[in-house]
Amino acid sequence: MAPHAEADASSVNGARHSSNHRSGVANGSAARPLFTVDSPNVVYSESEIRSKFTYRTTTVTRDENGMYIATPQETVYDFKVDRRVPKTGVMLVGWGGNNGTTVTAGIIANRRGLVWQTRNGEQKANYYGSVLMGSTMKLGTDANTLRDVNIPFHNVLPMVHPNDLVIGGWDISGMNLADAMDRAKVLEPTLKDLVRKEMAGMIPLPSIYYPDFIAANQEDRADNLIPGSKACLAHVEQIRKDIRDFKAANNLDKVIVQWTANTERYADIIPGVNDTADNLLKAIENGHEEIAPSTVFAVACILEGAPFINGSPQNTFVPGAIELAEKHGAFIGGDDFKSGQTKMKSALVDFLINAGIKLTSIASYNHLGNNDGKNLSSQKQFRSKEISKSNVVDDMVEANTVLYAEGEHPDHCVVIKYMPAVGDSKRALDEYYGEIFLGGHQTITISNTCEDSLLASPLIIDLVLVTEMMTRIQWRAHSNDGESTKGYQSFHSVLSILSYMLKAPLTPPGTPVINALAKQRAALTNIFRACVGLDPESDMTLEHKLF
Ligand SMILES: NC(=O)c1ccc[n+]([C@@H]2O[C@H](COP(=O)([O-])OP(=O)(O)OC[C@H]3O[C@@H](n4cnc5c(N)ncnc54)[C@H](O)[C@@H]3O)[C@@H](O)[C@H]2O)c1
Ligand SMILES: O=P([O-])([O-])O[C@@H]1[C@@H](O)[C@H](O)[C@@H](O)[C@H](O)[C@@H]1O
Repeated sequence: MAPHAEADASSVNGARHSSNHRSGVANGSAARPLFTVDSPNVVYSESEIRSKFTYRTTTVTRDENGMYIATPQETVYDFKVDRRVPKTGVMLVGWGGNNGTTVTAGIIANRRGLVWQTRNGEQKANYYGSVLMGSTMKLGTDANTLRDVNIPFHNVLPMVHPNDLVIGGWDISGMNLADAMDRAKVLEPTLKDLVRKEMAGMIPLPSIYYPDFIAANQEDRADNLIPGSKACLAHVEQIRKDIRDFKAANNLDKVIVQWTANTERYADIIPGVNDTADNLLKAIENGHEEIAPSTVFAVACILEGAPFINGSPQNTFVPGAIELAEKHGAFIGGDDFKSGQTKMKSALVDFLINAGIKLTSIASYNHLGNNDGKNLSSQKQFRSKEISKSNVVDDMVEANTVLYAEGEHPDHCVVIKYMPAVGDSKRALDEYYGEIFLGGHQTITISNTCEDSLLASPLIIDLVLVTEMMTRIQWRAHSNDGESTKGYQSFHSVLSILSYMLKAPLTPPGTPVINALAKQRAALTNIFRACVGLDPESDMTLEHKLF
């Protein structure tokens, strides 16, 4: 048996951690950077990185003959990044679920550098599937060899290390995390045995439960409840208190909250109830039955100043919630982790359509046997998921007016079936059918099988790390005379930068939704590059073409 580090942690609701594999940069210190930018536009201090970045775009107008006029534009921004990495906690709503237990076990395993036996031999803990911890970005070109120099994505800015995250949360099921991990049936027994002791001490906080919003088949789990079966201010205040208590008990600088609880049915948008911030708060005070638990959590987090991310497909962020977040300058993001079938779709459809192939039919079928699948076997909850899984191709289709007339789009169906026998090992079967040259057709069939929770857990980590990083980035614009227009401010409350990890990206009101996976990754990459004064990665590689 390979040696493994014994946990020296004492477990509380949000475990304190052993130091074996912590990055050692939490508690406000700055990590020793992997690189520095040598530029007059970038200034480093002990606590900040300040950069001046010229943002170049092209505005388009049409002349009297209908011809496009393309005019290059330049806007100069100042970015300010706080280099001090805070001690950060993450509170998961639905902590006792498949995703919650899996991501918790995964962080413990990485922090302690665990190695366990599988039928294929030794397995070491890793963060595969995380774009921040498992992928790289091009920093630049080697001055001598002209070859790409790539760095771990996580190193582009002083981010929190997932090993340092303190984890807690709520669940309507009171099962401790070790037993809930067994219930989830995701992880190898040898790994579970190594983390069992630490997870057995983790007990989800009681949560709010409004039966009408999730499938009736979830009722047998609901034994860990805050009293009350519809929205009320007491629920908001209890959740706010829970966040404050968790932060104080673990001596945290910051808490990020994520919804990884069951998919809820859509809430009706009702004028006078949830259409404005004031109406939403009044509706909660009046106990309106159309206010979902996830919206109550969102409101509590906004009022408490804790960023809130929705990993499920329901319309948590009703217009009143978005307005409330904007009023309070609070960060929100969502919706619905983009883990497998849809992630593949947002890359493949982008590739096919941009290759000039006219997709005419996309059939997406999947079945799974975990509790998520059980909840989605109820029509109203499935409808929430069907919406988030169906809209992912819209922007790519609309962008190609050569292949598609206005309003024309491929046939697209989404089917999800609950098959208990397969558990968390989701089966996704897709058929992409399209027209090619001279009336030909192409049929692409994909079979994709994997543990759903092992795909979603790294996304939960990426969402926490990017969201936390965004709380330490501020910007201001320069006017044409070069003077800064006003003081530094944060990005818009709706964090559309998170879209790479999400099926139905929430964007600031009135702004377009980008689903193409490559564009989403480029946005994340290039915004972070701009924060250290580096231009967007263009892949032009003129240095390899002009000589
Ligand atoms: N690959 C993936 O696993 C994936 C991908 C995209 C989206 N999602 C979404 O993530 C969510 C979680 O997925 P999962 O597989 O962990 O599901 P799960 O059913 O195993 O876990 C959900 C947990 O939420 C709890 N819960 C339900 N209502 C609650 C409430 N009001 N407050 C607190 N806890 C509550 C349940 O008791 C359960 O423990 C689902 O909505 C799912 O659709 C999952
Ligand atoms: O992200 P993705 O693989 O396209 O979508 C998945 C669905 O296929 C699955 O049925 C559902 O249970 C998961 O929550 C997830 O949403």
